[in-house]
Amino acid sequence: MNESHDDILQAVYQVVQERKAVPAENSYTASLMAKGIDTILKKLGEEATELVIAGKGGARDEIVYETADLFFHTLVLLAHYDISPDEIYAELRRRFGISGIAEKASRVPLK
Ligand SMILES: N=c1c2ncn([C@@H]3O[C@H](COP(=O)(O)OP(=O)(O)OP(=O)(O)O)[C@@H](O)[C@H]3O)c2ncn1[C@@H]1O[C@H](COP(=O)(O)O)[C@@H](O)[C@H]1O
Repeated sequence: MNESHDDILQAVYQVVQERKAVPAENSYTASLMAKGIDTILKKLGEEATELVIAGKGGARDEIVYETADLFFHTLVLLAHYDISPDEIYAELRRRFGISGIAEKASRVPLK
């Protein structure tokens, strides 16, 4: 993966973590995080649905825009649980080159 892609996700994640630690006035992130996990999950579900609708519509600019919204709200979920994007990259790297069928067969059920 191009490292610059990692960097912007990591940079936004750092800002989200800062907003969580020190809520700023007029911060969308701070206000969303202060509402708690149920509101974060509701918003994440809405953003996923908006991407599905954009995907159905097929307009490239809308798909890009909605994917960015979904990525951002996913970072908010990760920050809520203090999960760094590095852990997601590591999981993707672990899977890299393994066929999806073989990877699924090797999965150990999560708790
Ligand atoms: N990347 C984002 C980002 N992407 C999307 N959003 C916000 O996510 C919201 C998306 O919700 P919707 O489109 O559904 O809009 P809405 O209906 O008004 O939202 P709701 O009222 O339903 O919550 C909008 O308010 C967007 O501005 C983001 N808000 C913040 N960031 C990043 O977080 C940083 C800190 O932001 P603040 O904490 O707001 O300063 C920013 O500099 C950015 O880097």
